Amino acid sequence: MDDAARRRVGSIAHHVNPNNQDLANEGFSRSTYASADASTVSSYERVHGNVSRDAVKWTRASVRTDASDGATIELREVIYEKSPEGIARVTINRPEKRNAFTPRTIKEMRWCMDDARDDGSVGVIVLRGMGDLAFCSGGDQSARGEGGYVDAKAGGSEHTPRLNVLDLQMQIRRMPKPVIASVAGYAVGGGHILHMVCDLTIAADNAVFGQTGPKVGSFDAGYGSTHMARLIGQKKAREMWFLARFYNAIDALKMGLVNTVVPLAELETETAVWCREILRNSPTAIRLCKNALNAAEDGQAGIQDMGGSATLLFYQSAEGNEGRRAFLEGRRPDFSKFQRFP
Ligand SMILES: CC(C)(COP(=O)(O)OP(=O)(O)OC[C@H]1O[C@@H](n2cnc3c(N)ncnc32)[C@H](O)[C@@H]1OP(=O)(O)O)[C@@H](O)C(=O)NCCC(=O)NCCSC(=O)CCC(=O)c1ccccc1C(=O)O
Repeated sequence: MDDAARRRVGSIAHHVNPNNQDLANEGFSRSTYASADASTVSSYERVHGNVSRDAVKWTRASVRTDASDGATIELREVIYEKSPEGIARVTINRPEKRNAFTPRTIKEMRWCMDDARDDGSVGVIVLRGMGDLAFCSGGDQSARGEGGYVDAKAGGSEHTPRLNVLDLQMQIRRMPKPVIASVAGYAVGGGHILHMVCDLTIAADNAVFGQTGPKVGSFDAGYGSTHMARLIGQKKAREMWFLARFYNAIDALKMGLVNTVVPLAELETETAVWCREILRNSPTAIRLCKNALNAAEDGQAGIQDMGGSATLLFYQSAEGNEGRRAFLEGRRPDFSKFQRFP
């Protein structure tokens, strides 16, 4: 492809980054909408291409308690933001600890995720770490007591050792909207698992991935092992856990751990572009696809989640509402006008 053609494709196929020859040479550039012949523009490109690369307009968001006073909860270890275009962003804000999480961090992330789930204006959620050095370095080892993670600063139940990150994993997994991990620097230990349970991972070229558990006396025998094996295969998953090595971004891309790799300076923009593309698409189609992809791994729990989405759709149908109205009107429902599918 000559330079002119590369520029043409680059304007539409934004995953091609001509500035990063290393990535291009690896053959991992993506050209989502590009025609095979760069000189022609398909109708698909014309209609769906040209996604804005403008900076996202973020506003700090707050989370409220369920209590009737609706008081705002103080976020100490997480930053929560929203954009008018429908993106919510959760940032682990402990850069001095390479964004290691405490029980409090996880609690705050869960509050934000809950809010993002319930906010109908939010269509996609970004998870990231503050700064360029780390997405997340897993559980804060200084908050790990003899029996598990505790929050020494808090009282009451916070003294009970726990692994509440498992609840966050499930929350991301069952989130009816896509969650994108935007990874700069280290995504290791429990931080590596967090990016794996996200639906998509966009990695900066300085990203480093790995499981450290076997070196610090920890492991995740749940999604951290089984979902990993689905992503990268049994042999590689065993390698990651048994040897506890670190892998760079290109290795991670080759392994299928991440969706794309971009220069660090492009990470925020590229993440915004992926969000915008998702936001253009049918939220129901995306939700059901996520349900189905999860259900294939999650057994009955996955079917339960997908079943919930199906029921929600059914509630919006005339047939579903005939049942509701008939009950409220004290009459026998008349389902005769609804087609019986063959
Ligand atoms: C991430 C490093 C490789 C970065 O190295 P480097 O850039 O050289 O920085 P450092 O100087 O090491 O770190 C700077 C500063 O941060 C502190 N720090 C870093 N990570 C942690 C951490 N995880 N806990 C506490 N503190 C941390 C570090 O001490 C420095 O502090 P100073 O005061 O400035 O000295 C490197 O930092 C590193 O290897 N970090 C540790 C990675 C790790 O082992 N993480 C824990 C893995 S186990 C885990 O995450 C438990 C949870 C879990 O895995 C799990 C278990 C069961 C079910 C589910 C899960 C789950 O999903 O999480």
